[in-house]
Amino acid sequence: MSLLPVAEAQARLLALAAPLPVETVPLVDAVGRWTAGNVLALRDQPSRDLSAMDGYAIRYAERPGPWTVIGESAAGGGLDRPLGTGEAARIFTGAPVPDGADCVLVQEEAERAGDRLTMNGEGPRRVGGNIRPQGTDFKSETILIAEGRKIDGRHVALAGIGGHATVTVRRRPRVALISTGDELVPLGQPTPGANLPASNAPMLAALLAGRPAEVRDQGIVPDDLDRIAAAFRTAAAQADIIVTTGGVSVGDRDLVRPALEKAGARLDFWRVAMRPGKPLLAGTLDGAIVLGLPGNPVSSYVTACLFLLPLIAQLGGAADPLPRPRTVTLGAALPANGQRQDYLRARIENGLAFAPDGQDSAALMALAAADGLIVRPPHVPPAAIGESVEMLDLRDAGGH
Ligand SMILES: Nc1nc2c(c(=O)[nH]1)N[C@H]1C(S)=C(S)[C@@H](COP(=O)(O)OP(=O)(O)OC[C@H]3O[C@@H](n4cnc5c(N)ncnc54)[C@H](O)[C@@H]3O)O[C@H]1N2
Ligand code: MOO
Repeated sequence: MSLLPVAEAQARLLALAAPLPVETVPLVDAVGRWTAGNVLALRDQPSRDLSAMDGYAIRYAERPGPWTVIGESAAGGGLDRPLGTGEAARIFTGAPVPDGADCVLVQEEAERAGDRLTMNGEGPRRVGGNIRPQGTDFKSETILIAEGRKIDGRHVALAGIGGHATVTVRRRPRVALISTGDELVPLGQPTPGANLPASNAPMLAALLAGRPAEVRDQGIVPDDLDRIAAAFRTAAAQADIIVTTGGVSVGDRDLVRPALEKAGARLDFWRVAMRPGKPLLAGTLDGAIVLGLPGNPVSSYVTACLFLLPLIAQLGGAADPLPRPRTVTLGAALPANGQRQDYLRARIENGLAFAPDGQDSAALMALAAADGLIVRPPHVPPAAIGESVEMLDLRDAGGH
C-alpha cells in the first residue's frame, strides 16, 4: 500500500462515521456538542418594546415637557393604562414601554419635583430613542443555532432567551483506548531496563477531557497476536471508536494490523503521507471504527488531533469536523519538504512562528512547549523568514 494523502485519509475516516443517535439534554450539558437540528426561536426577543435605560417614558413631540408622572413600569411589570397627553411614566431598564409613549428620557436628563417632570439636557435623539423594539434581536421561528454548530456559552444564552431549556444533540461516542507494547508499564511504576511509562492512553484521555466522548482505558496489552485480537473484540462490544497506540509499523512485533484481521475487522487504510504519524491505520470492526495510532507519543498526539478529534466531531454531527488552520508569519526559515505532509511543533514569539529543533516524533518537550503545528504540504520549496504558512492551533484542535 502506498502512502495516502492526509486529506484523503481524513475523508475516508469520516466517511466511515455516520452521526450517532440523538438525545435531548439540558442546554448546559450540551456545551461542546453539536446541534442535531436547527434550533428555532420559540418567542420574539424582546417580546415587546422595552426601555434600554432607567428614566421616563414620554412622547417625543412633547419635549421638553412639563409632564405629569402617572405611574411606573418596571422590568416584568407594566403600566395599567396608556399615557395620555402631557403624561409620563417612571420606567426602568428592561421594562415594557407603556402605550402612548414613543421614547425614553434618561433620568440624568430629567428634573422631577413630585409628579412634575421636565427635560434637563438634550433628551432622546429621536422617536424610539432608548427603546429596544419588539423582535429586534430575533423573531419567533428565527434559526438561532444552525444544525451542526458547536454549542458554547453564547448559544446557551441565545437558545435560553429563545425559550429553550433543552437542546437535541448526538449521543457521545464511547471511546476505548488500548495501549500495545511489551515495554510499557502503567504510569508511576518502576521502569527496569528499557521499560517505559505508558503515557499515550492518559495523554489521549486528557485530550478528550471536556470533549463529548466517554473514554474507557482498557489498559496495556503485550505484543501478542491473540491478546491484541481479544482486546479488540472486548472493545468492539462496547465502544463506537477503538483507539490503539503502538504496533502499527512494519516491525515483527507490530501486530495491530494482523490482530485486527484476526478479530474480523475490515482495514480501510494504512500509512498516511504525514510526519509524524505515517503508520496510521483505520478500519471497522462490527459497528466500531478502529483507529490505530503510532506508538511514538508525538505521532500519537498529532494523529489524534488530525483524525480522532474530527472523528468524534463527525459522530457528534458537526457541520465542520476538521480542524481549521490559521495563517502565521515565519520568524525563521524552513527547508524544502519531502513527500510527507509535515506537522512541525511551533511556538509563537512576538507574533512570529518558530519551529525549533527537536522535531523527533518521540520528543515530548517540543510538543509540550508548542503553540501549534506548522503544516508543510508535500514537496513545498524552502520558506523564508516573513513568509506566511498555515498553522493548526494546539489549543483548539478539531470540531468547530
Ligand atoms: N523500518 C521501519 N521502521 C519504522 C517505520 C517504517 O516505516 N519502517 N516507521 C517509523 C514511524 S514513522 C513510526 S511513527 C514508528 C511507529 O511505530 P509503531 O506504531 O509500531 O510504534 P511502536 O514501535 O510500538 O512504538 C514506537 C515508540 O513509541 C513508544 N511507545 C509505544 N507505545 C507507547 C505508549 N503507550 N506510551 C508511550 N510510549 C509508547 C515505544 O516504546 C517506541 O519507542 O515506527 C517507525 N519505525
Ligand atoms: O511517522 Mo513517525 O510518526 O514519523 O515518527
